[in-house]
Amino acid sequence: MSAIIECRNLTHYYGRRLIYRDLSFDVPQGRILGLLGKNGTGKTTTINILSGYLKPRSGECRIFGQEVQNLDPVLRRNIGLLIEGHVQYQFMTIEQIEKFYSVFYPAWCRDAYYELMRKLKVAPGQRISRMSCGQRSQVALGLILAQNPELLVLDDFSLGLDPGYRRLFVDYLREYARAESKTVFLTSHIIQDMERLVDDCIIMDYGSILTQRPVAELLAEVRRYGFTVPEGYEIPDAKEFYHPSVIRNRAELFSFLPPAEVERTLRRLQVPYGEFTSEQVTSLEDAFIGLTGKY
Ligand SMILES: Nc1ncnc2c1ncn2[C@@H]1O[C@H](COP(=O)(O)OP(=O)(O)OP(=O)(O)O)[C@@H](O)[C@H]1O
Repeated sequence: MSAIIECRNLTHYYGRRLIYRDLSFDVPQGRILGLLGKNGTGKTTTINILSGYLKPRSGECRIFGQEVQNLDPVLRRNIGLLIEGHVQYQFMTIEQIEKFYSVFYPAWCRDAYYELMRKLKVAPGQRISRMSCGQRSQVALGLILAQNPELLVLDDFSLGLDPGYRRLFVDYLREYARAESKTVFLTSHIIQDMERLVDDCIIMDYGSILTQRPVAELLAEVRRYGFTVPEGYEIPDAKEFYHPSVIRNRAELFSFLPPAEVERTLRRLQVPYGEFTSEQVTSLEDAFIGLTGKY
């Protein structure tokens, strides 16, 4: 599988503030990859680097095999980019904006746009400036689908959409991307949408990538462990344990290690534990919160 996006050792600072160091990842052709991370971990920064709007302090980002800062305009046209639900030219109507955009894209597919607009139940003569925030997001998404690009980069695509439209768009995008073998790189804070949509995920922590793997593999490997400890006991740090917490005498932590190895580590750390339980994590949201913490 060839990689459509290749990022190597991206390091970025705003002024003196380090956002992350040595971020490396690939997005293979035909896969849907979701970038997850808490507020301020650098997801939009990464999208801006991928879009060529922001030059990282160091490292390299290639799309379709070319350095993004010098991407050939013909290749750039093959990227559908949504930056936080933004639609320009809000004075236009639904119909006018479709005509306007169509001139720039040789593979323009107006049916894809109008199919989504029909589902949105808005009249073709409606001005974008008079639409709600969620409706504007749908117009922006419709314009991107009509571009028919090889690669879709969507930052916070669910911004302002109600649960029904989110579901509609997620299902539509998933079918479209699979049928047409599109590559998608996206972010969203709505993890249920991500779980329904993405094949692979990158979970970012402050400063680096915590894990990158297929969602199915992540769910099969992250486990939630529980055990009792004496009240007031603090679990010592171990790199294999994610976010241990103790409420009264009940401890909880998450780990990629299997149960026997977690117990071995607890013994090595001389944790006075009892009533050990282990369970598989069943949702991407639980895995995400388990690995990144609740606050
Ligand atoms: N232009 C900028 N100048 C200075 N600092 C910035 C700038 N843009 C973002 N930051 C800071 O960089 C960090 C990462 O921001 P970024 O927008 O990439 O995060 P994010 O993961 O997309 O967050 P969110 O989930 O809240 O959208 C934040 O702490 C933010 O305050």
